[in-house]
Amino acid sequence: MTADRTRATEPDGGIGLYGGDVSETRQRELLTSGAIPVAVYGLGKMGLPLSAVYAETTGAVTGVDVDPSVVETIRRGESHVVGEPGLADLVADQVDAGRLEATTDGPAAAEQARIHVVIVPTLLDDRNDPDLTTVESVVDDIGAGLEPGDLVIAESTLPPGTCRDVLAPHLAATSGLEPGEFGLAFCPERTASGTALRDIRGQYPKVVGGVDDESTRAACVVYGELSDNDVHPVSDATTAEAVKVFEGVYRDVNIALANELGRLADELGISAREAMHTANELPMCQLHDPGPGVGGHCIPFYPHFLLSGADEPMALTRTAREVNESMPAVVVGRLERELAAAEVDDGLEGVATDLADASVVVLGITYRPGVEETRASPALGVIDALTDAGADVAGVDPLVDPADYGVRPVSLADLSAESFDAAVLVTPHEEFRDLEWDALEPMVVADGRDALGELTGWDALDRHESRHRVYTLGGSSDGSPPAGRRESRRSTERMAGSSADPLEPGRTDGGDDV
Ligand SMILES: NC(=O)C1=CN([C@@H]2O[C@H](COP(=O)(O)OP(=O)(O)OC[C@H]3O[C@@H](n4cnc5c(N)ncnc54)[C@H](O)[C@@H]3O)[C@@H](O)[C@H]2O)C=CC1
Ligand SMILES: CC(=O)N[C@@H]1[C@@H](OP(=O)(O)OP(=O)(O)OC[C@H]2O[C@@H](n3ccc(=O)[nH]c3=O)[C@H](O)[C@@H]2O)O[C@H](C(=O)O)[C@@H](O)[C@@H]1O
Repeated sequence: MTADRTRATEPDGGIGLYGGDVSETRQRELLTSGAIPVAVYGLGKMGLPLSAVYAETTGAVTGVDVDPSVVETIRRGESHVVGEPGLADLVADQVDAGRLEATTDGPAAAEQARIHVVIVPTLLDDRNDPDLTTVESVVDDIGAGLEPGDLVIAESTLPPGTCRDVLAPHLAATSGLEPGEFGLAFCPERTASGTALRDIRGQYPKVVGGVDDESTRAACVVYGELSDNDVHPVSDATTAEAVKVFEGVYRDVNIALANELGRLADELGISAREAMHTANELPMCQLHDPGPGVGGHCIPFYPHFLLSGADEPMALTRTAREVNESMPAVVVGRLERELAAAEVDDGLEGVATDLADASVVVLGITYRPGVEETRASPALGVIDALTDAGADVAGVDPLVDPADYGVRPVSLADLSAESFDAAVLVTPHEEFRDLEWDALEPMVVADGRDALGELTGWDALDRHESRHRVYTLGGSSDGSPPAGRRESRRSTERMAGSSADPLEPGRTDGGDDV
């Protein structure tokens, strides 16, 4: 870190942190006293919490969003982001105190600000190449208002090399400034929906990487005030961009490994989840959780930030993507097999034996419980596979309207009024705890997340003795293999009249799978 460099004067109209001749100590004082206006571009699930913490720290934040309804909501001191503890109150306080305001006018905000923070979506185009048009449009707005000494901070996840090769030239071209007159750093969002304020305030070290050393230093000043955790400067912006993308690729590859091992549960007749959780007792083993797929616009997208441009072969990363993208169809394939077996094995009379004749309800459309985001949600793949198989598909989700995703919406309350042949539990929203499973007509339940036990309080025996035929992808963490109903040890012992202890969680009853 550069030692305190004595800087004699403070230019009028607020200072820029980049370069100049104000001491770092004084820069911190000015930053936290509202003397350095900040603009945050993108007020979504990440941008709104981020702008609120910036406001809490600096007292002078203008949030920019292209969605007028988002801006109007924030101007009222309200939050449009659900499921973020503390966010609604923080937004209300900061807006009420005049420390946070919102606008749709990006160029005007850029004129005023001396720190510009970019947190708009970085998506993929239809060829799975990174789509940076949104980021570039914001950077052009910023460039038009950029002044010498300004600092631009990119928090949107970017393909490595983007700050150096795309954003810096854009900023120079639109501002007329030379490199070295303004700062640009990549400071990735290590933030997950549901814990955004905690994460932004310092759950993890904050990575900072500038296009030059002065950019890195200036960004360290900012995050030294914003975060309670360490600030970790890395060699340059490209290294920081790679840190973020590597984190995401690590997750995607490891989720794919968990899915591949989870699929073995059926033929091995075990709970692969139990085996993986047990393997994770070793510190060097961190197997993830199998599931019906990988959603959100982060983990499924980030591998493509490398795959689309790397000259090096990246077979493992590519294959992992293919494994995860195959999971919705795997779940539907397992459901098809369970339907065929339901009547013979479990006497579930009246249940369709073929998907083409089945009515199926998809539980959970968003990609994660409590998060209003459906991009790349596994539920979309499940819906497609069910529809392609000819099933009549309904959907339940407390945060989004299933009709927007091509399925008939059903409310939780109305579920028991219908008779479904099957249910696929994709995303276990908290609201599903209220689901009265015993009030539903007997059906096949495909539990993609091993969530039924948590949602219902059922143990392995309750689940296997329920009126439904339950299939748990990858088996259950309580040790039950994936499929069907088995003679439970407890019921066998009941018949034998013994009073042996009920099956301890996590141990199988050794019964024969059907
Ligand atoms: N969602 C997550 O868990 C995380 C996301 N990120 C990064 O943050 C980015 C944003 O994520 P979210 O906040 O979840 O996205 P989001 O979709 O919830 O919000 C994006 C916001 O940006 C606004 N927007 C779009 N174009 C704009 C423009 N030209 N100018 C100003 N605002 C514009 C949209 O109206 C929307 O309100 C992601 O693409 C990713 O790169 C990083 C860490 C976590
Ligand atoms: C490295 C990492 O875990 N990054 C986090 C991640 O948040 P995000 O909610 O997008 O991802 P997630 O919670 O891992 O879930 C992604 C998807 O993967 C699924 N999933 C997740 C973990 C697992 O073991 N098995 C599995 O199937 C989830 O159900 C979900 O559909 O991506 C965020 C991001 O980078 O945008 C990041 O800030 C978060 O800290």
